[in-house]
Amino acid sequence: MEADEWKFRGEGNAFLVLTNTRDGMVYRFAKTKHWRKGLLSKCNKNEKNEVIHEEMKLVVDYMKNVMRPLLGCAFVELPVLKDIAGGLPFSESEIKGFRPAQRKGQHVKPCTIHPATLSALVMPDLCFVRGGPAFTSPTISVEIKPKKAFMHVHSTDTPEEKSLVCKFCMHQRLKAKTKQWSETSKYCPLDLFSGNRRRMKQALIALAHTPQNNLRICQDGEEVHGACRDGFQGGELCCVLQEALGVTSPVLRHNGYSKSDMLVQVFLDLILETLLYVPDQPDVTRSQAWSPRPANVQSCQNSLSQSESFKQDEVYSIPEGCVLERILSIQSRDRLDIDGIYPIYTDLVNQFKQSPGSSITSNLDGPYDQGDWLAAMSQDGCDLIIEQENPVNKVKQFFVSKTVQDCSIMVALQKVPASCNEKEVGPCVTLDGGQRVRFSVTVVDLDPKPFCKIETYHNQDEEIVNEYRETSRDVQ
Ligand SMILES: O=P(O)(O)O[C@@H]1[C@@H](OP(=O)(O)O)[C@H](OP(=O)(O)O)[C@H](O)[C@H](OP(=O)(O)O)[C@H]1OP(=O)(O)O
Ligand SMILES: Nc1ncnc2c1ncn2[C@@H]1O[C@H](COP(=O)(O)OP(=O)(O)OP(=O)(O)O)[C@@H](O)[C@H]1O
Repeated sequence: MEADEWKFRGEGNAFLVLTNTRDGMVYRFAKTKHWRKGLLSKCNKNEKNEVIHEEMKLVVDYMKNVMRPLLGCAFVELPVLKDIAGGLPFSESEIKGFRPAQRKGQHVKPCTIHPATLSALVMPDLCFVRGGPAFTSPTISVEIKPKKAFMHVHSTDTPEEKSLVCKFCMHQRLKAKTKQWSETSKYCPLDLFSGNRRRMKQALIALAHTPQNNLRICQDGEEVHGACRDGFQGGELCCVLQEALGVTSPVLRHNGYSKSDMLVQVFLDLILETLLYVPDQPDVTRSQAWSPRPANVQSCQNSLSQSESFKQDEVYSIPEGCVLERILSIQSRDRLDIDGIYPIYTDLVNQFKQSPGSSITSNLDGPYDQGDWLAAMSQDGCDLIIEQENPVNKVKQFFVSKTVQDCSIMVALQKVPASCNEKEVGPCVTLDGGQRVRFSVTVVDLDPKPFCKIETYHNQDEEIVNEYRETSRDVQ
């Protein structure tokens, strides 16, 4: 493959993502220092490529055998593991200008990507609508990293604050202290998952105002709003939206609102429709496993929606089968939180020390193709059974939940020519002026988490709660 065929698409903590303009596919390359909790930086040069290949195989297996059955095949694109011959087609200095600002501050060695990193997870470029015919009009993509969308019920083992303020909002205080972001997020995940359209819209507006790494909007794959760009109401984004959505002026002249305000409203409603969309194709792989969701719609004390006149006792729910409902019900499979999981983890570590064979048979770091991970998810959720359940299964439920607490939703939107036949284009939303917009919704970043990370979670949780308490004391 030629160097000029590659474009920077994105970067996370563990992966650098490039798109290949020739095959239209996206390639996820592991960042040697950050993937799998530094495991790769511990192996020697010769081993590294082999280890990356084996670890990527595990990611594919986990997505195929655990994540896709749980989330449903309509929302999951399986990657293909490929080896790229001839090494990487770029140097770190060539991509420097594209890297997100928050990553540039990370101390990465000059060789973020080791030259021997030839394996890549290859999947369609989800900044574009999946499937269907190709159209020439621009595509807008919206990437949302929704984070943990529920609070655990208070128990004697957990700090009380954790049942009043959600993890994301609490974590903001620690992020402010460590100067991770210049501005505190106004977003609260519990609003986005509330099922109340007004709260959901408020969550989207909050994301738009303080996107951090939770919102990224691109036009044809180029970022137009996100951590690196400002100005949600600004001219640039409005021009992009108007062109991409083909919204006509009459639709935008309502109730004295400005054109750009109306355009933003149309856009937010459109995103909501896609997040609430329930695929009608029969979902053959979706697990019939136990699928709990918090019984009541929860609110976080920190959310802006607390100051609004929402009726707290009103019950809203997100439609069963939409992407938000799938994510929330899988996240809710962890009933114990890190407070309940940590003692189980330390017991298991001791047990594994005494009998190393049991560590291997537990499959906690894979393999993921034996059916045991999915079986662990189908345990009944009642408290008595949770008590009696096998500790390894409890940890598996915790990890599955953790993966989905860290995933992102990629929505791609593209207007459809009037002449186009409905069946051909796939899911569509029709705007007030009659313009049809087709879309696809996909969940990405569904990687397994390593067993040893429980130690990090435990320490991080303590830090989050301590910082929250300290800053709350300052306010009183
Ligand atoms: O622990 P959290 O909630 O801060 O989540 C981490 C993310 O932080 P953020 O979303 O910014 O708060 C973090 O994202 P950033 O690097 O901050 O963009 C990673 O996604 C990390 O996962 P991994 O170590 O790459 O597997 C995430 O770690 P996991 O907790 O998902 O293992
Ligand atoms: N299939 C895809 N199509 C388009 N863009 C993608 C795709 N996969 C990833 N990206 C982009 O690349 C970015 C980084 O990818 P990814 O989430 O895989 O990295 P990561 O290191 O796992 O992230 P994290 O820090 O959240 O763990 C994403 O935020 C997204 O913008």
